[in-house]
Amino acid sequence: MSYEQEKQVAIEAALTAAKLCEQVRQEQVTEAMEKSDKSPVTVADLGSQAVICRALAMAFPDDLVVGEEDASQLRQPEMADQLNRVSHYVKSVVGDATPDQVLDWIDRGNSQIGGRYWTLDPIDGTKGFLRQDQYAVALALVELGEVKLGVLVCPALPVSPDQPDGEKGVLFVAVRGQGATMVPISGGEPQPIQVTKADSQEAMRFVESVESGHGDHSRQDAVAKAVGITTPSLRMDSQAKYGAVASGRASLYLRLPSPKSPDYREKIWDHAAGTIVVEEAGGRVTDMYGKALNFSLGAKLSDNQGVIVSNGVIHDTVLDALRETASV
Ligand SMILES: Nc1ncnc2c1ncn2[C@@H]1O[C@H](COP(=O)(O)OS(=O)(=O)O)[C@@H](OP(=O)(O)O)[C@H]1O
Ligand SMILES: [Mg+2]
Ligand SMILES: [Mg+2]
Ligand SMILES: [Mg+2]
Repeated sequence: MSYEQEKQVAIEAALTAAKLCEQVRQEQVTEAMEKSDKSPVTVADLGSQAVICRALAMAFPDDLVVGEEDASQLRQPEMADQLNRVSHYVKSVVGDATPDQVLDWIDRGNSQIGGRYWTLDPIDGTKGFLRQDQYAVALALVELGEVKLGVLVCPALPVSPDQPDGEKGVLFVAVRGQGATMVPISGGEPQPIQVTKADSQEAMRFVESVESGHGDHSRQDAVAKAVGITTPSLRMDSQAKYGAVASGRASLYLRLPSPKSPDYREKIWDHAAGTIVVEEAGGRVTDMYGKALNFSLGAKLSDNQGVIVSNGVIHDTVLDALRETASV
């Protein structure tokens, strides 16, 4: 299957959602609500999920969508102001939309997984978004447990790694068997991307999360050293880290369970789109024990712990180092 229609719909929806996110960021950056797990959610997360679920519902009305957010908090009467704000931003990018429609679109993203399903992180890296740092809109299509299509919009990622203060905004797209591409959000011809070769300068760089609670930075440092990486890590929020490995800006992304939450299981929407972008760019993605990520069990990667993303060449060396590096 070529997935051409799925690809076009997903790209258009994710770019529209990213436009909404950037509008919110420019106008009211510090506003965040708290979810029941104490993590932040903003009107942009909710608006982005509404916009993407709306587009998927129009193009693929029977498809399941497993998204991060839900509208239960927003349905409370005391949240009317927030709902109006979300609706305002949704309207600004898709035209007419009532608050009730917005609520329903958001909740279209609350399916259970199935044989064919989409998984959506409307803003991956919400903390990064709030910090004016990296974030991504991440959308993937999964069939029979295999990720078939991934779209990652990274509005704050420099188009050229050599010009960190230059133009920002990169779109990564991958379709199974068709390779991965990158293009500036502003437009242009998508360019095929490839992971680094083992002997390049970038091969000596690794990426990891910003938040200390989302990884084990001291063990990650030790593993990186053990595989010969001496340069300090590049800390980056969101699945932009997958984009960095896929486009050769780094050769390794380490995400080991944080000592603060050793039993944490990763969510499918935090990894599906990034995984296919890296694999189609020639890289490899496994958990910390070398097992493939299993996207067929539910919203959580309940069979996996930690995530290791590499250019492929160094992957087995990293897994060996992990076996030999005790938690410190
Ligand atoms: N304990 C723990 N361990 C690992 N991961 C966790 C944990 N808690 C939360 N999350 C998820 O981390 C997502 C953001 O990850 P990042 O790598 O972007 O983190 S960071 O902001 O760079 O630190 C974040 O995604 P968003 O909520 O979409 O931002 C969470 O789903
Ligand atoms: Mg979140
Ligand atoms: Mg996320
Ligand atoms: Mg999110």
